[in-house]
Amino acid sequence: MAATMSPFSARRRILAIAHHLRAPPTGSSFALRDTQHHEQPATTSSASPAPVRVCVTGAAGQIAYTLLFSIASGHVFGPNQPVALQLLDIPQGAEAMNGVAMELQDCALPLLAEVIQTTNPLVAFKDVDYAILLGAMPRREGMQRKDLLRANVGIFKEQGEALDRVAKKSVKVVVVGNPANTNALICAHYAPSIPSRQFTALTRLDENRAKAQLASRAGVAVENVKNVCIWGNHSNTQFPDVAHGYIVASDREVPVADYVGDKAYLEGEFIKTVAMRGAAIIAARKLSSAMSAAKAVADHVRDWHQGTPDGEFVSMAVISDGNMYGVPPGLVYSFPVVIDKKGKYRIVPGLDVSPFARAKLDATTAELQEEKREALDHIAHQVAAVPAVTAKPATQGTQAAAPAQGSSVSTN
Ligand SMILES: NC(=O)C1=CN([C@@H]2O[C@H](COP(=O)(O)OP(=O)(O)OC[C@H]3O[C@@H](n4cnc5c(N)ncnc54)[C@H](O)[C@@H]3O)[C@@H](O)[C@H]2O)C=CC1
Ligand SMILES: O=C([O-])CC(=O)C(=O)O
Repeated sequence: MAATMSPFSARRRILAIAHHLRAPPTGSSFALRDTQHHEQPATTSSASPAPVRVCVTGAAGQIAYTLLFSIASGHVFGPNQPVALQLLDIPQGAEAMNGVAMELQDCALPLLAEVIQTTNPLVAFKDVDYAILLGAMPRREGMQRKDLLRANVGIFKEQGEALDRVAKKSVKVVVVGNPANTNALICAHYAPSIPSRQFTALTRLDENRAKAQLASRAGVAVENVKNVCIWGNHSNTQFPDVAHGYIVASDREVPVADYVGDKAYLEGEFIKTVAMRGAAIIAARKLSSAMSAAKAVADHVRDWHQGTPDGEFVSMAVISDGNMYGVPPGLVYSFPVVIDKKGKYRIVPGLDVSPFARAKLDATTAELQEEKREALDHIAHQVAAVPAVTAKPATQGTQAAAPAQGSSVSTN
């Protein structure tokens, strides 16, 4: 497909080629900072680490619009870590994606080393350290997230296959496109050479919503609400759990239940409000949540990269294999996790599960098992209809042909 380059990006490309920079064989790219070349810009210290390579799919969409700035400005990987962004969208989104890339360039962010934009997953996922999979159809008013399964699951099969072929084997994957847990499971299934524990789904937005509701109810700052977690599916059956949570007040840690002092609220309205918040946003905005979703993705990836604060846990949907909470293996299920400074997570062990919590954990398990069955069944019946990944993987060191200035370039 053809993407029009702006005169500015065309000029950058020509400069890049003049400096013998490596360019991807397909896709449009510009180097904002010459990370491949010996000369360093005046603002760069020679001790600067290599850029972390981050693919964001659905790059022309609403979540990406906020998220990309957050990543490129250092909020996720830290103030000294350069970032190379590899943007993917479908051909219909290519022009808008180009506009987003132009805006990223115009932000003049010192940590943004390079931006590649492409409609080919094999280019987008090449050598990435992180893959943030936003690209999917969002739900509209009146839909459940699982209503998107048939529309979206093929995307995650295709992208799992592409990740398997070209991403680093250490890649960390975050699936956001709904139904996120089951899409992450399918993605992992089709990427057998990458450990399944490296595939996660986003439930941090639900955790952030839960903490914000409690902070508002208790009249405290949101950062003083700790260790509230989400179990299970990113859906109405999720279980926002306060049993292990506490509120920091006057240097004391008070259990959430004691501080709030309203069991009926915590077991009723609170859970319902958090679980239904996505639908409430859609009803009000006529679009699904985007700013808060982007913030949650940034929180998820930051903690996975940099570790969780001592004594605190966060919610991540991860492969359930080997968990100690009676959740069957083979699901992507949200658990409380702690993450060390090297980015290794583990499910928090030894938390009490009350009979009330047990029923909630089991209900959300049943829904995930049903989604898994439906997804695999759908793929089995639709294999012929799902576009296969056929292009050859990008080869390092291959140079793109120099486009004529101001002309169109074939991206793939
Ligand atoms: N897990 C969570 O907490 C949340 C999940 N979501 C989900 O995130 C997804 C994205 O949401 P938005 O950015 O608001 O949607 P959007 O519709 O604004 O953007 C989606 C983008 O993905 C692109 N796209 C579609 N198929 C693609 C493919 N195969 N490869 C690459 N790109 C593709 C579209 O062209 C579009 O640019 C939706 O599925 C939504 O339901 C949204 C909020 C929270
Ligand atoms: O509700 C939706 O469809 C988008 C989403 O996942 C959320 O806001 O939690």
